Amino acid sequence: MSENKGNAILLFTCPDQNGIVAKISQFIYQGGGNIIYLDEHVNQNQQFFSLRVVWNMNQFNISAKQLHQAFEPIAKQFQAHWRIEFSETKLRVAIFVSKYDHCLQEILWRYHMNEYQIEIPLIISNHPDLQNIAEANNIPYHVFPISKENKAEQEAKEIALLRENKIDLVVLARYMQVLSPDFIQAFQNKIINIHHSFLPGFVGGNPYKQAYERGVKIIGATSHYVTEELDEGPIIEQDIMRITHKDTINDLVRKGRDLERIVLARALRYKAEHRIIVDGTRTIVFD
Ligand SMILES: Nc1nc2c(c(=O)[nH]1)N[C@@H](CN(C=O)c1ccc(C(=O)N[C@@H](CCC(=O)O)C(=O)O)cc1)CN2
Repeated sequence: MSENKGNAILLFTCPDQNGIVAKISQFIYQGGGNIIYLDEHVNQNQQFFSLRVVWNMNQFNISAKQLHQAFEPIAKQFQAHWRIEFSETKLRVAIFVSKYDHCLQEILWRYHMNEYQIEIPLIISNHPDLQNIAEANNIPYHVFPISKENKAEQEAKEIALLRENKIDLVVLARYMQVLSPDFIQAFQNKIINIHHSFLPGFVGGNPYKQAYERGVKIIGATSHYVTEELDEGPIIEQDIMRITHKDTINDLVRKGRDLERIVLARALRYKAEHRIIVDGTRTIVFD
């Protein structure tokens, strides 16, 4: 009996055709696996099929190490893009912050509540302000002040530190610096951000002032993958709340904090549970 424990999660995309689910289910069934979750989506425009299937590995007769090789022929048959993750493997997450602590505190609280199958080896910031929170949570805190003159040099040090710590995911928890293309390329689809507006409205560093001056009646928050284009990455999660003419900018900032915390917390859960497929400029979130 193999040492397999926990679940395997397959994320699979390919040109749509008959027999995909049957073939994959047969592979899992013949391996002795018990499917506990399966969801699929067909992108009607591009005729692209996407699938998330989860099966329990306890009785599965192919080891985690051999699984990729064993599944490869099926993936090749369907010209698929795919990856297999394991629920027992914790996602290694680095949190980037500036001076606002609300999103950081939310993640740390849920982390200590074991809401996520993650590890947080380090926190990185461009300011020393939140060092006390990191120390209170026994997490190393690294400060890299950023200016136009030193951004490339500082980011190179940050990338080296992230690689040294085998980081799988970078979470920008109100990190108020624009990351360079080199940084984005070093962590393709491995950086998520919380933007404090209902995108595509009010991109940039000061959306609440923009929202107030525009006189909107609804504000929101958006978590998205980070791309070179500011606030343009594929959206993972959004939420909104109604406001009125009585709300000052400070009221919008206060009310918006709650939205930012909950939206980023949900997006991180979707990442940690391997529920997201990036489909061009969009995402498929299997919830
Ligand atoms: N390459 C990207 N980097 C970042 C993104 C992104 O989408 N792509 N999102 C931001 C977060 N953010 C909005 O959500 C944001 C942060 C900062 C700014 C900004 O204009 N910053 C100024 C400096 C401000 C300061 O020093 O306080 C700047 O970088 O020149 C806009 C949007 C995180 N990074």
